[in-house]
Amino acid sequence: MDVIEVDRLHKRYRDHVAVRDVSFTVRPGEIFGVLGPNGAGKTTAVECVAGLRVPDGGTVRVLGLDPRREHDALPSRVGVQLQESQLPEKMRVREALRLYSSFYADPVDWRRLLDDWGLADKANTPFGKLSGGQKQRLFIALALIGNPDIAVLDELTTGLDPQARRDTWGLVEDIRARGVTVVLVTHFMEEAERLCDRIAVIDRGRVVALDTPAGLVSTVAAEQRIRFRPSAPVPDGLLTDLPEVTSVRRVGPQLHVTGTGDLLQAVTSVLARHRIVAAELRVEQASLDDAFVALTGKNLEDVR
Ligand SMILES: Nc1ncnc2c1ncn2[C@@H]1O[C@H](COP(=O)(O)OP(=O)(O)OP(=O)(O)O)[C@@H](O)[C@H]1O
Repeated sequence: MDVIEVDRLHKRYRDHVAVRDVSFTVRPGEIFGVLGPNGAGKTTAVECVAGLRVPDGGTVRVLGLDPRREHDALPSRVGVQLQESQLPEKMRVREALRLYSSFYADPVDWRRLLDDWGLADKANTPFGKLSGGQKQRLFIALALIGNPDIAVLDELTTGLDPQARRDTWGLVEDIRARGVTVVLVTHFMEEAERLCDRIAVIDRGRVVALDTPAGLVSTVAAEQRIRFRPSAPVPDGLLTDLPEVTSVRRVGPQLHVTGTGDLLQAVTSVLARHRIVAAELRVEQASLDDAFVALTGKNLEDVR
């Protein structure tokens, strides 16, 4: 059974439609990414899933429950780390964990969470004195304190330096390894590609694509590019006659060849038959960035 089922979700703020007809399902144990530009409606959609906002239309089921009608049953089963979470500056790490564990009937032992998330030596440190990465680890621990089946992590790594971001990726994998399904809202292409089993790309309130990272790349950009410097002149038609090749361009001493299928194999074997060596060979595969631009018309610079 899918753990989250969202069907034609609709949410407006006055006359602004933030989420329009969004549908997706999340499978048990997966890391499901929600990726999109600023203001696309990602947070609104996941807050409806977590029961923190009331949708104007459509249906949401989380672990078979309606987050609106069965609101009381959800918090212990869905742990949420909200975008830009905050705690009082002076609250110590152990106080925050103890306080949050008091909200749940059957919390996990918060002392264990301190160890698990590398915060044991920070137990007495006030929140305001933690580094960005330590704050994120604390918020993850707080999201997991009720022993949830699902963790919703919104913009987990925004504001972290690249090393802290990479460390946090390992933590997300650890959460999944404990059997918790993860819904990850992110701006970062590399993060989505690296962590997510499937990604919903949201743009202007709609799901414009939903697939694995590899599937997203292949559906929008099956084309590959090869660049090389031939060791001898390449006879006209030698490459363009190959069924895999769509275009050949001469750029200075280099040839730029685009095509589909097993392009590299086709080109290198025909060159070898003519005793031509492809020096400085570079193969460029389409990336998730390319897919994202094709789907949303926006490039990475716009979404950060
Ligand atoms: N409480 C609110 N009242 C009015 N408008 C809102 C409210 N919350 C969000 N919006 C608007 O709804 C749209 C979607 O916002 P949302 O925060 O869901 O997007 P997002 O994809 O999460 O963006 P970001 O990544 O920038 O947080 C935006 O245009 C935003 O300005």
